[in-house]
Amino acid sequence: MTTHTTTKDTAPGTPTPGETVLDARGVTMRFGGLTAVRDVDLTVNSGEIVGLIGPNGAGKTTFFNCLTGLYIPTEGEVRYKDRVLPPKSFKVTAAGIARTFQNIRLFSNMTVLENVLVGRHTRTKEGLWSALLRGPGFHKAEATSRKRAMELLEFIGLADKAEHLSRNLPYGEQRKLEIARALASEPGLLLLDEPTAGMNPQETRATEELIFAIRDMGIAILVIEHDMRFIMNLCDRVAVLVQGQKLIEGDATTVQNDERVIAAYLGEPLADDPGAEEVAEVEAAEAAAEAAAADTADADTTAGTTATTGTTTDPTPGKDATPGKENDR
Ligand SMILES: Nc1ncnc2c1ncn2[C@@H]1O[C@H](COP(=O)(O)OP(=O)(O)OP(=O)(O)O)[C@@H](O)[C@H]1O
Repeated sequence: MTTHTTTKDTAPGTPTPGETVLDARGVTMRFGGLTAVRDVDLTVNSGEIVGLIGPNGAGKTTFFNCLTGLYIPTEGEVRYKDRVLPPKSFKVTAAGIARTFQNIRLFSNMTVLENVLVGRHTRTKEGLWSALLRGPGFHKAEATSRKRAMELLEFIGLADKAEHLSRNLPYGEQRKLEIARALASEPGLLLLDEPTAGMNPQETRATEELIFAIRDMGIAILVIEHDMRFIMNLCDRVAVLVQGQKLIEGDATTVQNDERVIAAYLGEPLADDPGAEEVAEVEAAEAAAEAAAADTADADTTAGTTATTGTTTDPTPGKDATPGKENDR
């Protein structure tokens, strides 16, 4: 594999970060009564790797689907390099956005090379008649496509398996092949939906290197991932979705230290969550009840102890008496 870059620093020759490649504004997606994505703004600039994280069901994949034309957002606008994207996935791919999916979607009975060639169809100008008649134009285009596809397989380290059926590849290599197929459409922006799902640590590390190398080719990247270590090491910027809304966006340190993000991952309600007031009331009532019970217990203990008070042990077997220990997670 020709992927040597392992840092966040951009390689020489990479476009200067700054040019906005993706500009999503006010994207909202409703499914009947459920608002899966609510008024989300997000930009990705050239030379950047941006992460999109959030708990299960936060709306990450739905947002991706809005960016790639699989869903037509209920509200909002998505621009790629200043052009409003048409709401059709093949047109979005032709415009310059490629993606991979959470679940592998390869053509399992096709070879590795054929899978990459499928990804090139948006870049070949040869039409149906040319393909059927197999004229000189077709042969030339086919040769160019095969050459490019082999270069991509070389890049991801699968050139020696070009003629293997894709279903016979190990899981980690199938994921790489998906990325090669996405790259075959020559995108300016690559969207990766959980690229390391199900991978072992070595495969995850190799994927990290591969993504840095893709960034160094001049392709901006937006990546969804649950593996926090991977995402924090990889990304220049991270946006956090919670209940369909963007909670915060910033560099890895800012996001990791934000208490709202920690709370969201631990399943605690947001401050402006509609049910927050009710939950706060219940918690206050529980705390008051616990305090009252503790007072009663203290009174009982005081009544029943001698001059050695203060060394009494908790009568519950195995219970740790260290204050606050019970609430540690
Ligand atoms: N086509 C659909 N029709 C109805 N509801 C949907 C549809 N797609 C997604 N949803 C709902 O939208 C919400 C967001 O789902 P989504 O898959 O986007 O979340 P996610 O952040 O990608 O989750 P995960 O990390 O588990 O993949 C969920 O409540 C989901 O059930």
